[in-house]
Amino acid sequence: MYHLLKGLHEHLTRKEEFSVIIIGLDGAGKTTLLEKIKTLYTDTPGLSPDKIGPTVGQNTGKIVLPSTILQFWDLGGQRGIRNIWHRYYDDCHGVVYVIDAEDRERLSEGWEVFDSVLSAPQILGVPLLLVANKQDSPNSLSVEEIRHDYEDWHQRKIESARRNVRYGEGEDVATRRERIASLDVMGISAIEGTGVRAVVDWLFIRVQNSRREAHKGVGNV
Ligand SMILES: Nc1nc2c(ncn2[C@@H]2O[C@H](COP(=O)(O)OP(=O)(O)OP(=O)(O)O)[C@@H](O)[C@H]2O)c(=O)[nH]1
Ligand SMILES: [Mg+2]
Repeated sequence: MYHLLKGLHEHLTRKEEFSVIIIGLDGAGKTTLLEKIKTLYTDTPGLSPDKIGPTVGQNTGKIVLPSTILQFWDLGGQRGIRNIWHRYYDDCHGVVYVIDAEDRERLSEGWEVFDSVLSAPQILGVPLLLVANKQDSPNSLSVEEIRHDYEDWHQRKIESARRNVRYGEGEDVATRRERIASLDVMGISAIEGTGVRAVVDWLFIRVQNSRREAHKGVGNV
């Protein structure tokens, strides 16, 4: 009887675990975001910004929410490290792409990399959030400006591809447009913590919904 009740209790209190990767260019603020999430959601405060250096490899963090555990993987964004990102794609349930909204000079590099992330087949159906970081800075682009900047960049890319080499070969450009139109963008300040809870709430809801969709899909086969 004890074992039966114990098993029932374990079943009822079991928490499902989801993996979320945090990617983006070096210096975008990914580790600062992860450490802020740790501070807000765990008993052990994350590192303060002055203790954070460039990430060579990965940092991890786990937070426990009602019925759910989110396991974060913060991956280094330097050019030479970006080619390991794809190894995490197969097993992730959510993607946070961080853009430095203050660094206008690197926006197109950020979009170039973002575009290659969007075209990775392994994460096509995975919830993906674009985060415009450093909103505390007066020079930062707003969420709307960031969205427009990406749309403009994408439009220019399509046009120049039409003139030169083919772009999106084998891929439906309309599908990509749709994905961009429905893209969620949130503004945060990883340093100050503004908007960080909204990001975690978004992930909490979206990873669970997407798991349900996947189950539905299996049932329909
Ligand atoms: N003003 C401001 N600066 C920030 C914010 N978030 C991060 N930074 C600064 O941006 C710089 C880079 O932050 P990191 O968190 O190390 O960036 P990263 O994306 O992890 O970089 P890599 O590990 O090299 O990929 C640091 O100087 C941070 O203090 C923010 O919200 N506002
Ligand atoms: Mg880092």
